[in-house]
Amino acid sequence: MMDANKQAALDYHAKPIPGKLSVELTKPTATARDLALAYSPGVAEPVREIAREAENAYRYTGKGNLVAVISDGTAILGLGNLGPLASKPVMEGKGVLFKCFAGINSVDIEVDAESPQAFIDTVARIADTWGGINLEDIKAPECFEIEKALIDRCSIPVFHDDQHGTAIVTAAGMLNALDIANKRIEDVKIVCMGAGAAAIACMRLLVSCGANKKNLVMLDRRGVIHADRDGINEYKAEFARHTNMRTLDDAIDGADVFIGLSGPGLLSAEQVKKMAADPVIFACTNPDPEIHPAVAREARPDVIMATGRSDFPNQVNNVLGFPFIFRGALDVRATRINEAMKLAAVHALKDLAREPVPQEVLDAYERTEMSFGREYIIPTPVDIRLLERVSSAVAQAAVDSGVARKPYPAHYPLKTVNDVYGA
Ligand SMILES: NC(=O)C1=CN([C@@H]2O[C@H](COP(=O)(O)OP(=O)(O)OC[C@H]3O[C@@H](n4cnc5c(N)ncnc54)[C@H](OP(=O)(O)O)[C@@H]3O)[C@@H](O)[C@H]2O)C=CC1
Ligand SMILES: CC(=O)C(=O)O
Ligand SMILES: [Mg+2]
Repeated sequence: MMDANKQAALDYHAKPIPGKLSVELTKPTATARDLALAYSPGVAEPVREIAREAENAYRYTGKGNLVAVISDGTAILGLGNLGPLASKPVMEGKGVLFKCFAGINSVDIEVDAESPQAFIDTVARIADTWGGINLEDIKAPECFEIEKALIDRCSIPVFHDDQHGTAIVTAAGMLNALDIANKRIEDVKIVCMGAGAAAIACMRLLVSCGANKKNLVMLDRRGVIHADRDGINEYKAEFARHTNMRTLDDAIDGADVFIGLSGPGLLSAEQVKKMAADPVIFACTNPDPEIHPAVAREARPDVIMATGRSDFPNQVNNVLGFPFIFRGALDVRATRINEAMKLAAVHALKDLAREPVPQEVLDAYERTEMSFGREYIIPTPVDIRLLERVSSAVAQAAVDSGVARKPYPAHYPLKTVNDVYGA
């Protein structure tokens, strides 16, 4: 980031008060009577009701619209393992996005855990009082064990955003990008740089959407993950190929698609030049992508390019997923976020990109024109229609797949975040 922008980012976080989130009151507190209702003696009544029947927590507390954003700080964006405290700005940031895009209250919790089991036990012990748990920036392979254990132990949705949020948005953007390139997902050669939380989940979902594993090459810090390599974990082994390719140079030759979920600056202009016609490059590492869009475009004017950032066209970022996926899941009181709900979100996102773009979005991006095509393969996060389309699709899929504990909401479709509590 340029120095002026660095300072602007620091000032944004520091001023006028530190941080990005605050707590608001939903009930009057001005009088002695208000306090007698809010606290002692009044608060004892909902306590008794919840002790009698746990479901009453949804009626008398904020549980039903409350998501915990929980991290151990082991994979903060693409910055690496910088610890729980340093992850706090990102976790507060996720809370901002939950609130402004989906009207969901969220609190960030950063856990200093000595082991995955300690993290699991900590989260499992607090899970019951939340509507859902969004796990964030936990590195692979530990994240897989952690998420699975917590899904098994918790009765509320537990969702590792870097895995599934990223995969959902990547799949939606990829289906559209390939359509524009006039290619079929079943046929394309895919190179995935990175073999961690986001990469493994993205490749799994692309395979569910039709990609052929035999056309897919995954790389980590040691190069291509191939069948003769020793010491690869079970998650990487899922994508090990029988191949002579060993490096990104080998793999990128003739590739249709590059997906970067790894580290900054790992893809060169020379490598982009070796890709097939109309190459699709999703350089999704944050904050600095695998290749700068201008460099990729100069190397290949026919590129369809996306990054994880807000300041370039085609932001392939889980912000397009997690707020609306949790909205839909919370509103039908889903016990989990299953594959049907994830696929419903993919298609809702993909389809919305093909509709005309509202004036508010053009204004927010200071553009006079945006329409489905190379520079617009996926909706932008400020598009209010995401709330309606993605949340509705997810809620419906939860009901249809039998994980909803409430019917499809009578107050859907949602038009604004002011509507989330219904009439
Ligand atoms: N745009 C978006 O919405 C999202 C983007 N991301 C980005 O994806 C990246 C990975 O995040 P996440 O999966 O959570 O992290 P993980 O720690 O789980 O995985 C990181 C992966 O990147 C690989 N990697 C790192 N540096 C290099 C390198 N120099 N060469 C090759 N491979 C490398 C690691 O290899 P190894 O296994 O050998 O250590 C590992 O497989 C981050 O940059 C993050 O910002 C993540 C989520 C969402
Ligand atoms: C966007 C995001 O979650 C990440 O880069 O980790
Ligand atoms: Mg993340």
